[in-house]
Amino acid sequence: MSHPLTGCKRLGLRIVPASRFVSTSVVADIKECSAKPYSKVPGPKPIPILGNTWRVFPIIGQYQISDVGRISRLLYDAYGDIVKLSGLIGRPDLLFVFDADEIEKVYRQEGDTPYRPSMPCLVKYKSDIRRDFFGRLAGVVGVHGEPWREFRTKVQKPILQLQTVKKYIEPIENVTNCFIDRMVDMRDENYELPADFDNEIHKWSLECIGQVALDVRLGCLDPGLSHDSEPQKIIDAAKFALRHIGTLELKLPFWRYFPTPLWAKYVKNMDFFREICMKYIDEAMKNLKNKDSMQEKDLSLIERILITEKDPKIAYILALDLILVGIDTISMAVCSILYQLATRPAEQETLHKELVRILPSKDEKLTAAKLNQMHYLKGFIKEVLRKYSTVIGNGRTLQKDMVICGYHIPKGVQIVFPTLVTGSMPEYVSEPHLFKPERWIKNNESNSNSFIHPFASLPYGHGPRMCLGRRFADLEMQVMLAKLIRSYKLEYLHEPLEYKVTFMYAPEGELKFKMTERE
Ligand code: HEM
Repeated sequence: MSHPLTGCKRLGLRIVPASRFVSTSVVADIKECSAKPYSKVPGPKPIPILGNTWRVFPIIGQYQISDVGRISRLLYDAYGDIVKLSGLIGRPDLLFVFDADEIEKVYRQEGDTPYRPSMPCLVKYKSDIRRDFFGRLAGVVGVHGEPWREFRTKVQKPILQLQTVKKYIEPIENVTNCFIDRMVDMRDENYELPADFDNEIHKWSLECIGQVALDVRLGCLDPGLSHDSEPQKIIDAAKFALRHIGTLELKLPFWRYFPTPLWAKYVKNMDFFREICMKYIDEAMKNLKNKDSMQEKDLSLIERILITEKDPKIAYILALDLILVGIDTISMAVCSILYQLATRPAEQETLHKELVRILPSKDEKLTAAKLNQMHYLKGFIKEVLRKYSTVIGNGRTLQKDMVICGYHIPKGVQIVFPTLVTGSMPEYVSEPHLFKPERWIKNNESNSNSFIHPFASLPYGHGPRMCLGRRFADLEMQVMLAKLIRSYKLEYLHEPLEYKVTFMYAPEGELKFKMTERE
């Protein structure tokens, strides 16, 4: 059948120009018809048998997994707004899109069940290896379609509700105060923090998530925690789960065909996680049964879920997902934010002044109203996430054919939104090379000519599948900065660190910050 107005070739007739009377669906059809074929999308050419996977192989390949951030920049410089990486072993093509308008278009057409193509190894673990445990409603991470929507609908309200999040200001402030006391004790004779300070930040973030996802204080901040203690094992397991994804998915994807030693370790690691979550959620259930008052406003996040969902499995699986993706993301974001603060004394002073104004005494307790006034602090966090995007990009698997950047892109292709690159493109962000927390502050006088495309820097993604932990992530980062910078000055007196991708994008090396008490 041909299209009656366009006469489009693909639909069977010759193409005629669109007029202003033509409906938008017809205009879309015309674009579709005049679109260039998928085969013409530019990109590095695959070679026979090894495709493009060889490019991330050791020695012969030109790219390191840790260089993924740099690779996306190189792809943009070499090929432009849209780049295809095809011929990857065991996975669909990757299509990098660097045009923020087109990114917006993809997000806006994603429908009710967006498909984020991350972590096929987790998909295999949940849907195949431990299918008996997970069943149909296997959580949100690595789950798609209706089962994802059903699970997300069950848990989304309590997690994103401001009222629930506000209840956690005090517990997270308490954890953070303990952590800052530990930082003071950890300093050496030069007032510097230890070389493995990033592991200490992981302990703080696990302690925070323990409060949110498991309803317990895990004891991660106890001094003298041994390497084989439960909290340290959880941290190691969380790092392992995320940091081997790049290798499992891009470099050594052979587990798809037979169980490799790395894959066996991955499964063991995930089993450990599951057991930990079940242990603590069972305890939370027992506590809930013993509670006299059941007023909704007094319930914790987990209690809210346990009360509405009689099956504790929903709570086990939610806790697993939150811990799995929540520990390393927030820890690496905090490492990056503290490094930026320590190396930007002028901005740190501005932040300190704001904090002194809002918290006149050092031990003043935080409240939602006080956090709301911390505009510079929030701008600083957003600016770090723009310029040094901790999660370097996001993605969607197309669920229907689309025209992107003038090319016809078939259903099933994996689109990559390289936030790390788009967040610093002069087309979308004014003076992108400058570090300006003020650019995020509404009505700030220095912003008169400033602009930022709303889809250029999206640290938490967008739409119905957006980060489920974002309100807690924001709260944890805000509390950490407010408490630390109100009372201490942070410096970094060593050679500058380079940013690398482990799974997150963060400064690599020893974070030996110098920490001195302020007057
Ligand atoms: C600065 C810290 C963080 C950043 C930058 C971040 C970023 C992201 C991004 C980009 C996504 C994908 C969203 C999309 O597809 O549109 C995501 C998903 C997710 N995040 Fe976060 N995240 C952070 C912290 C956290 C924390 C602390 C938690 C848990 C407490 C968490 C839980 C999740 C979950 C469960 C998903 C999957 C949502 C779904 O697929 O339905 N995140 N995050």
